[in-house]
Amino acid sequence: MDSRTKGKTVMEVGGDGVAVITLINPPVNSLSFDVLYNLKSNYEEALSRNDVKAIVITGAKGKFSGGFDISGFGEIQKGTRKEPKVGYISIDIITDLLEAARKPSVAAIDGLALGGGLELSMACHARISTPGAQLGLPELQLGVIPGFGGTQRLPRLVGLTKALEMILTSKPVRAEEGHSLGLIDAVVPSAELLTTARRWALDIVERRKPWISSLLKTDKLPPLGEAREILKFARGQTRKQAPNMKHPLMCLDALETGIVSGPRVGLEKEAEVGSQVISLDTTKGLIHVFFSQRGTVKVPGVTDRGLMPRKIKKVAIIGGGLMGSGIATALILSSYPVILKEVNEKFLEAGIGRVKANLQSRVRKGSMSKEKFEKTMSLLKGSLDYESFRDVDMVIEAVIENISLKQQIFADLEKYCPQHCILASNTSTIDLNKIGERTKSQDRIVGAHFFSPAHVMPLLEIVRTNHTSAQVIVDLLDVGKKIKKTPVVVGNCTGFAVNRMFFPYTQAAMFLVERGADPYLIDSAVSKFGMPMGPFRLCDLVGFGVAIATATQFIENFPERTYKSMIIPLMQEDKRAGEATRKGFYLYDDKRKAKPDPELKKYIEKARSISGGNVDPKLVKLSEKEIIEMTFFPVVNEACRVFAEGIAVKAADLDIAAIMGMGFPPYRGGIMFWADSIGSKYIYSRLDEWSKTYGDFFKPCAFLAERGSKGAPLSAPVEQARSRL
Ligand SMILES: CCC[C@H](O)CC(=O)SCCNC(=O)CCNC(=O)[C@H](O)C(C)(C)COP(=O)([O-])OP(=O)([O-])OC[C@H]1O[C@@H](n2cnc3c(N)ncnc32)[C@H](O)[C@@H]1OP(=O)([O-])[O-]
Repeated sequence: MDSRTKGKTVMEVGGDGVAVITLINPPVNSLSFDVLYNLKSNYEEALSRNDVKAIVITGAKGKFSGGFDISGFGEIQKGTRKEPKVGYISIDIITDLLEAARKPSVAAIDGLALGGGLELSMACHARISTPGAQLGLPELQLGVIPGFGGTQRLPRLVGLTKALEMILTSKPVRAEEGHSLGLIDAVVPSAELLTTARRWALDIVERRKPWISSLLKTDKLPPLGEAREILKFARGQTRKQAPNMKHPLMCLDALETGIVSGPRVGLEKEAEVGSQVISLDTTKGLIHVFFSQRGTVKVPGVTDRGLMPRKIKKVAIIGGGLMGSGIATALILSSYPVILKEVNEKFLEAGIGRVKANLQSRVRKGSMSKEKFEKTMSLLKGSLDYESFRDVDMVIEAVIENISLKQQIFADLEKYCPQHCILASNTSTIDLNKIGERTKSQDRIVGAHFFSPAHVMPLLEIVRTNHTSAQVIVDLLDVGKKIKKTPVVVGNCTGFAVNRMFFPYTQAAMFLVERGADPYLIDSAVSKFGMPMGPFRLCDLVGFGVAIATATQFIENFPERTYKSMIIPLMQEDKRAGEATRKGFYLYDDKRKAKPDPELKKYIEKARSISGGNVDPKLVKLSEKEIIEMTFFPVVNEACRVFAEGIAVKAADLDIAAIMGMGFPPYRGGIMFWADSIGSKYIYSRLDEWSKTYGDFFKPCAFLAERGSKGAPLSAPVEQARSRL
């Protein structure tokens, strides 16, 4: 294979007259342009050869195909590759050459058939799969649409409602379900896959099996009126669930065109829309996220040293509160035996009860069987002392944020745990060097910062100090993968990456409110921007106790740029501490529904009189755009500091940290990607202007000032940014 080409296909013609074409492009046999053009040549040859009666398409090494090569979209977006003529692949190759051929094709699907992979198989005249195969059209998740005929063939094979569900949720189905839906013709063991597919293809030639072109099927489609109603409903739901994205609606347009005007016109519409979506900003953001998420496990100087993860056989957790019990849940769900330690029977019982409740909620929702529940719970043992810690491979401390308590715990751990044991802390803000100050085990001390609820939230912030060994990080990355988290490795500082980047977010919101902005308008603008909730609703959810503890850390460590507002402490004095007390920035009913509270004004006015700030008429009338800028540009500013200090190795890691830790909208590509889409010059100029009017809280950092003054991208590595200047 030429080093510049990406993948290929190979064709072997058997004595039975079946040409087997194998897709080869490791690791997932993605359909690069090279693979697709090779496939075309193989088809042309197979169709012209007299010794070929039928064709089987399969994928190398147990995987059919993970779909179109996603990096191809990036090349088109950057202009480094010219997009082929609209419809060339989906119509000229897949439909007119393959599906309309005089010789039948059968797809032999092992492992994955996703996106373009499934679409290619749907153009074949039958599909045989192994039991473990996953079949899906996850394109919308990437900001694109099924563009190799999926919008036309899937509804014709599985019915409109099921096709919409599969496309709109991006969720794959397993082989058995695919079989019962009519997507798969037969499910056979791996060892029989190719022989069955060959036989099936010959049976089609000999008319012992039907020769079906999916595109021409109509039996699964509902009558036109009903189809229109179903699509109308789907549009309504999509508008509600993804208000800031255009591509799902554009995908529905392609689907509807095919149903109303026939599949050929549908294919043309799909090709047109498919080409348009590539240049949407939201698509650029989602594709960036796809690769960035996979890039977080590549840590220079750590994962490139050939270290193998050690086996973690048993884990201990200290503290059975909300975090500790959530972490225990995540671990036992991935089959790790766990010891949960608490200080007394009552707390221990409560901690185990929380884990139980977490699992029971799965049983109630039907996603866990009773047997699995019992088996999973049996992995959890309670303890009141350290005796059972003698054979653990990892401890995760998850007690309250109190430095001296943590220091005592780590000193005890050093005494009781084996020499190789990883000593991790789930602290969200405290400097790990301080936590390990009273030990000689600095090389095995690491941060394992989970986000609440730990068994649900996808991010694991792995915090390394200057002393943490590369082996310990490799081990923790492996645990992260096993418990299905996206790990981001960051350096040690107050608040690490996520909390540090986002501490100005709430503070900016408090500042604006003290100067006259409406808190409910701020929350509404931020939600419309795409965050799961606004800063005030978030404070209520987290609880004011935690909010004050976190703010204290920042006030102590970054006094020059911390905006100190008294709104939360004043409410706390009145026993309003957020959602748990049913009163915070909002009032909460029995169903935890939030309602604005007119009394809030009182606290804001009092806080204003303490800070001595005045109502600013400009800030009273902020537009939604200005609200977003004034709350998020300070976040960008802090993200720049985190990047410049080397707390994050890559800007893309901060993007993933912001998305998975704070719910920053993925279709905006993450905090640094979003900032670069706006431009460093503009962000710098806004912050600079606000800092002159409103003070140092908004002052752009040196890194932002340097890049902003030249309009250089914030996400570029330092050398690259310099070289562009
Ligand atoms: C016009 C076009 C129309 C068409 O309808 C559009 C499409 O098909 S859109 C596509 C629709 N398809 C999808 O949306 C499927 C997207 N892919 C996935 O969901 C998962 O990767 C998969 C489930 C396949 C494997 O999960 P896993 O086992 O946990 O493994 P992993 O996730 O860690 O990935 C391993 C490596 O493979 C790489 N890579 C993977 N797929 C692609 C690709 N298509 N391309 C390129 N690369 C891809 C991935 O980057 C990683 O590389 P690296 O350098 O090692 O970091």
